Amino acid sequence: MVNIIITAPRGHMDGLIVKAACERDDIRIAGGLGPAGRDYIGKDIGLAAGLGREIGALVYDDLTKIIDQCDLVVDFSRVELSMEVLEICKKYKKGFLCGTTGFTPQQEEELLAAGKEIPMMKAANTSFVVNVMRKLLGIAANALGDKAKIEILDLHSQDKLDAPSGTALELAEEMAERSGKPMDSIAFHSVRAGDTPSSHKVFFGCMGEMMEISHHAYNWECYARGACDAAVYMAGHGVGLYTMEDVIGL
Ligand SMILES: NC(=O)C1=CN([C@@H]2O[C@H](COP(=O)(O)OP(=O)(O)OC[C@H]3O[C@@H](n4cnc5c(N)ncnc54)[C@H](OP(=O)(O)O)[C@@H]3O)[C@@H](O)[C@H]2O)C=CC1
Ligand SMILES: O=C(O)C1=N[C@H](C(=O)O)C[C@H](O)C1
Repeated sequence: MVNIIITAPRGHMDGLIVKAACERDDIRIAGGLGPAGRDYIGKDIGLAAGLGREIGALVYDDLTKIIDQCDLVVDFSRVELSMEVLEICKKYKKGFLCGTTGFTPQQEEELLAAGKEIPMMKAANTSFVVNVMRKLLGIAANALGDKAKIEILDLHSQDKLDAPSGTALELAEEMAERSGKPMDSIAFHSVRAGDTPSSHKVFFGCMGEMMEISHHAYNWECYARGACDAAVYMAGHGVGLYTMEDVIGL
């Protein structure tokens, strides 16, 4: 049994992670963390997450009050909160699964470096299918090399704070690495409109032909399922930096 704390349970993602975790028998939610002042602090996390029932775990505004009760913290929230959670996880030697996006390069480095101290995963996309797509893109970029100009289009809801998406950046990193071309050879385009859950389209523009590889999420449940799989995987491993590829076994 893996004991987790989930941050920001009122958010889209963490609310779904609460729901997905409750449907499994290998995860126990020890509690939640929310920003100070919210009306759901001190309430049951099932109610805060919109489950419509209590699950016997409360939401706190101070992670240090409950961190001892967990194996790891699952956080899909905001950059500011994620960086605070990182410090507490390092101090208390607890695992940290961070799905938040929009970090600066320096914050990214700090998150990845934590893998030397705690079980750590920073994954911009926890969907199984997107991680298969990433693998396919690496193969395509490696094979096409200089023959293709690569451009990425990401479409998200108008509420999304960051652009390009964290996923677009991770897909580009994989393709740059596998093709040997620099990151800045890849162009990014972002649309933020309506309530579209998330789409990523990667174009390989060649002379006289074009290849396109796309993923569309129709809701956010694919990310929540992947986050639960990742939490269980991490709890079974020690200090280290893990990726969704490790979880999926690609
Ligand atoms: N890795 C992955 O697979 C995925 C990652 N994401 C990423 O997860 C993150 C969250 O996305 P999503 O759930 O849609 O976002 P939401 O806006 O729905 O939720 C964000 C939550 O963060 C809380 N929060 C914590 N700290 C702060 C703060 N300092 N200021 C404001 N709000 C704060 C909010 O609390 P309150 O409700 O009380 O205001 C809110 O519940 C994003 O970075 C997104 O890109 C999203 C989908 C998949
Ligand atoms: O809806 C979002 O916000 C999402 N954020 C992640 C990202 O930035 O890539 C993952 C997915 O695209 C959904």
